[in-house]
Amino acid sequence: MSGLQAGAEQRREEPSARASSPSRFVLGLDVGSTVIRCHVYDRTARVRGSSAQKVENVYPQPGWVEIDPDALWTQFVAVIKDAVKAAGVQMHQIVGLGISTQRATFITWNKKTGHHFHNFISWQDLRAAELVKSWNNSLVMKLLRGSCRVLHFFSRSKQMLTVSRFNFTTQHATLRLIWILQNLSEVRKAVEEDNCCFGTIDTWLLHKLTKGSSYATDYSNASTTGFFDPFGMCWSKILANLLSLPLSILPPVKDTSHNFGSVDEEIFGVPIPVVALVGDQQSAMFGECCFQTGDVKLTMGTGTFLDINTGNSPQHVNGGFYPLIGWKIGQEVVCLAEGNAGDTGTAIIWAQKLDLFTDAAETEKMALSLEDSEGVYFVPSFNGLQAPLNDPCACASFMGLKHSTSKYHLVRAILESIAFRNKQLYDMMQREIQIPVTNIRADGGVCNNAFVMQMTSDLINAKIDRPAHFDMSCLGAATLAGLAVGFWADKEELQKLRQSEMVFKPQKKWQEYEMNMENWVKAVKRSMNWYNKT
Ligand SMILES: Nc1ncnc2c1ncn2[C@@H]1O[C@H](COP(=O)(O)OP(=O)(O)O)[C@@H](O)[C@H]1O
Ligand SMILES: O=P(O)(O)OC[C@H](O)CO
Repeated sequence: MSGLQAGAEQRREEPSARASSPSRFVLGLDVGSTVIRCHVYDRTARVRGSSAQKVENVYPQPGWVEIDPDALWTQFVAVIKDAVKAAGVQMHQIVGLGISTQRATFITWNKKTGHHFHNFISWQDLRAAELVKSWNNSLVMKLLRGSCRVLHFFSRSKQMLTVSRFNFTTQHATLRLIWILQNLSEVRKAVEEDNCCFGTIDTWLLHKLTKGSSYATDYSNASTTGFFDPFGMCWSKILANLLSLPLSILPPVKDTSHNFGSVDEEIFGVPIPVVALVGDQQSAMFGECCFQTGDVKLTMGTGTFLDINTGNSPQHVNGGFYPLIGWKIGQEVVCLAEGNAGDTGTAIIWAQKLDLFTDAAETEKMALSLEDSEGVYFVPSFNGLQAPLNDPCACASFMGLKHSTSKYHLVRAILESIAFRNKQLYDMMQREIQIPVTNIRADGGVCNNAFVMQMTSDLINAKIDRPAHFDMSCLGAATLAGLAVGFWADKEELQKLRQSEMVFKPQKKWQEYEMNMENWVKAVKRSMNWYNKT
């Protein structure tokens, strides 16, 4: 979906493909940070019609990232109608809707009126950076960590070990919500009066789709908020007590593939069942058929997300990779460990806005037209640096600029930085998660870029499979929805439908990049702590 400029894009598949189609379809939605898209899938998991619109983030102050909920709702409804139209089918032929969403982006609304109190506060928003720092260094956190260390010593409980190493981040919804409570008296009052609903995008869309009759989230979304205890599979009482937040403002948590309620008939003319809510990374994992322990997926979209299937129990936190629920379907619970980098596509879009190129697809050729970046390094940190460095105060920067530096060097340095971050995350995963890696599958807009894919494969010295269809979050949501309504029988059937487009194999030894990577790490370190006020 690169180069999506204006409001919308619609795609229609070849008529020959439709001729033999069965007459029922499922919809897979992906509400990303950059793009909101909908695909109409048939029983062979082929896309019959699509629609996409660019998400307009709002930046009220440096470091703040919001989304206007009314604008998002209008776009959400529009992409569904446009995709169904593009597929040349009728709404009554849609048997289920699966919605994958960017995670930990939240909103609060008035329980009685349904009106929101503020815009969505994005997972990329840094307004809670100071709160994060002070909470992480607070005496109460030190005491909590210390007592859990002792409890872990005696009990060997993974949960205690995790709490003993717990740190807040700005990506968690927790301290961004505390910021809202400290700064918006209306929300504080509503919480006191038990009149406040908290919701991530999935919950709020469900609320809108069902005109307020359903209020829920799923395990995958809940586990990414920072409020959830993946060991107890419930909202964390420890955190609620610590932050003095009533658990009553959080929605009930349901299975990922499950009947969440039907869309109010007024919206699409028919009551389509909402049968999957899922976090976008977990959805991509499901769409990639990473069903086995050790399966890994690398999503390069707005940010980079590296996830490994850790089986049916959560991993304890080791500092970088955090435990998540992948999905819960009936008795089956699949857990993941995830590491991420906040700026991937954001760096591409920024460079595009500067007119370094007109279409993201050009960047691959630009990078390949040079031998190297001539000692120019880019630090992708518009939203701070995540693990292993964990510095919300780091700045984005170019280092090593020379008179001879051209826009080609800048673009190559940006792409190289994405591959270097992938290597950093992969190494951290191998250090922290003691599970042998089986398959590695890539997706997300930036995986269109063969330069980044090849360099990543070289750096991690492993094969990376790129699927024929990259919009894995949509596919995952659609297949989870399809399982709930019997459109597909089981995961074995889904595995047979998966199509690989290309496998990138290591072509160079990673040592050939060693010096460059060391210089890049040096540039990263020099960009750290830049915005520190103290
Ligand atoms: N060929 C390409 N090379 C580099 N980046 C690309 C390419 N094609 C798309 N992108 C980037 O992919 C990003 C969008 O990825 P996507 O997975 O759709 O995002 P999200 O799901 O986070 O909204 C955009 O930043 C876009 O510039
Ligand atoms: O918007 P994306 O697709 O990069 O995903 C964002 C993540 O879900 C944030 O946790």
